[in-house]
Amino acid sequence: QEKRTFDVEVSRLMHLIIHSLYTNKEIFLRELISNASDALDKLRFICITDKTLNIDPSSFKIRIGIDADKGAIYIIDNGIGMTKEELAKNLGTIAKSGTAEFIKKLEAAEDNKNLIGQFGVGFYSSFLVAENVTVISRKAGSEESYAWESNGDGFVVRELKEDETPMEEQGTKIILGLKDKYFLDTNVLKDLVKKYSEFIQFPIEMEITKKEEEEVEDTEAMRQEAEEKAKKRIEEGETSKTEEELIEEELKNVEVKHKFITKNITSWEPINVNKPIWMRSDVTDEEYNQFYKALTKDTKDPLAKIHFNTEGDSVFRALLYIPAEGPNPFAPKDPEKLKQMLRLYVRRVFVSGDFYTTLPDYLTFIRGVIDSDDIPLNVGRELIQENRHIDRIKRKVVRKVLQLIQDLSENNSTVFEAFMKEYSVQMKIGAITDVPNRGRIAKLLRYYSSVSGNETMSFQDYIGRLKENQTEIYYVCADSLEEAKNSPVAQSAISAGYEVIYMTDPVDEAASRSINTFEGKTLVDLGKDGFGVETDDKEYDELKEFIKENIKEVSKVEVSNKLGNVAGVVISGKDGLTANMEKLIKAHATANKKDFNLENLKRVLVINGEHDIIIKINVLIKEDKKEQAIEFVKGMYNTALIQSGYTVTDSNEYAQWVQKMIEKELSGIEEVENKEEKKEVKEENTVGVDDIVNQKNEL
Ligand SMILES: Nc1ncnc2c1ncn2[C@@H]1O[C@H](COP(=O)(O)OP(=O)(O)OP(=O)(O)O)[C@@H](O)[C@H]1O
Repeated sequence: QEKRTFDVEVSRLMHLIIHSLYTNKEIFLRELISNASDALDKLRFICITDKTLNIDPSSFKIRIGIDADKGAIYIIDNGIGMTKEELAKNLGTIAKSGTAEFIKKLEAAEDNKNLIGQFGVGFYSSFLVAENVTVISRKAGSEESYAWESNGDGFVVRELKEDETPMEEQGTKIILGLKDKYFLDTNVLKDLVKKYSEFIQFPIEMEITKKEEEEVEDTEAMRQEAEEKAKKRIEEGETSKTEEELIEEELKNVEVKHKFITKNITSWEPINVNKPIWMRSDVTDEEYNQFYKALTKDTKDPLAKIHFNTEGDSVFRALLYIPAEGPNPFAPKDPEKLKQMLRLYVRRVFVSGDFYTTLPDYLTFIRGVIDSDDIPLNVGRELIQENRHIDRIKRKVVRKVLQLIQDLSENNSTVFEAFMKEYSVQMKIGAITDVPNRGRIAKLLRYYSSVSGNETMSFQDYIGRLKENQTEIYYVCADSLEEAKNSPVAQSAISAGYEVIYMTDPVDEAASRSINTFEGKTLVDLGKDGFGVETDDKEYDELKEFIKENIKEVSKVEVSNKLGNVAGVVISGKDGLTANMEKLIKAHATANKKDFNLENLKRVLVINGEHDIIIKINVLIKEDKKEQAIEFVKGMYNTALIQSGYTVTDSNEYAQWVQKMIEKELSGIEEVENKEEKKEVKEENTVGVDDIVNQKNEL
């Protein structure tokens, strides 16, 4: 019975809970009911696989009661229960991943209100309202009940005290000695159950005490009358009998009297409708949203939902939701949370939270329930991955979700835009990884383009605007819209009258490359393949060779007449890295840079056959002024690199060269000070007209 200390994390959490200004204390009931429901789920599952237990799941329930005299409320379930060891382990430590970070966040937050509610501090939330908590539990299959007790500062696990009743059957009773008497009220508790736990699959019953009037014999009044009559007979001189004998005699003769008394009658009243919401067809929007919030602990309504049942080779029902907020890419994924929020049932029995592991990664934001009629009940974690029914369910679920998004794109642009804002990265990852659904996903993607203005557009919109005989879809990838718009390759395609899609998300390049064709049209990355037909002008053959010899990164030189006012652009060519990809790799600290062969880059330089710079460098080559030509070729190449979004390999050398050019340009201009001096000297030496006249006169 010695007092034990909580695990460090629990102590810190407990401190926060006890001292928290969290106003929404009522969530404790949601947490305790949800634990009770989990305990029932666990036992129901065991009952199916272990017949020796001999427990009838139809008796499963959760009961909530009030002990007004002790200022306590209690929650009882007849679920799996806990052994003595489990009481200490489960209610003294926190096994959940991410707890340490969460506690840190809570400690740092000035206002930890929302955080407590969102994370759901589980059992420990009891201490939001209770000053002491007693848990009495009996594990299924065992005869013993044990108690766990705490006032928030450490705990004991012990045998039951004399005034504590052992559990009649398996299960757990949580007794909360309240600090806040507000919750000692049946109506308050009832409302809370309705608010938070209406969708719990087990009956929740509330102890209701009613006062009833009952008519009973008024024995006191009858005795009093008999006594009075007996006294009278004694006074009148009757001495043969004792007073008690006289009273007994009179009692037989007095008229039967009645009185009314009030009796406390307690009964258990069901307070939830426990037909699962996904089995119903009359669900209101409000109920859908409440169920979502109960399932996910999200405070916002979901963005969209889909409720369907399937027939045929796989019979199941599903109610699925898309949360209003997309996953935070920096937050660690908590498998325990994912398990709670996408639940697999078999004929109404909760079997597993592992269904999410079968979904493609990009769709693990889906929340809800799936209830199958076909899966064997004893499906375990490993089987989930292999079971053919589950595989069918998974494929249908993915299709249905994509269909839902497609429908939104056609019928509800506001929700669709909100969806894309939160989930476009997921969809693009889907385009890369989900090969069978790639075509469907490609239809959902949205981008800005050279003609789309402030609105985004789809590949379908692009196809609808193709130029005559156009067989390709052009796009450029860049860091920002501005950079994409200004890219010379984009400019050259635009000035030739083509629409160019601007892709600015880091995953865009890989996604578009995976999509590759859309409705028969090839997607062309202008940064890779360039734009414009290579001319077969022989005029520049010597220059082309010269460039390749002198710039080792350039594996090919092409001549184009469609580059507008730039002398050259750099593209990646078939096997090289585009500017965007190169930047990403360089920025990605963990990428193994050697894999990408950054030392040995291959690039294609496209020179503008009609640009003055190229024409003049060509003259130098033809006149065999190669020393001079090298300098200009390098300068032109490095400028083209920058204009095409690459970084210059030897930026120092390039900067010096630019400086030299600037100096050369400026060399005709003299310093202001020098000019003044020179002017003065000049003035001294100038001979004026008057001087000449004077000189003449002198002569
Ligand atoms: N009514 C109960 N019956 C049986 N076991 C319980 C009961 N309540 C709690 N437990 C056990 O105690 C553990 C800790 O409970 P706690 O509420 O802190 O966390 P959780 O239920 O795992 O997560 P959360 O409630 O935050 O979703 C549970 O995992 C469970 O093993």
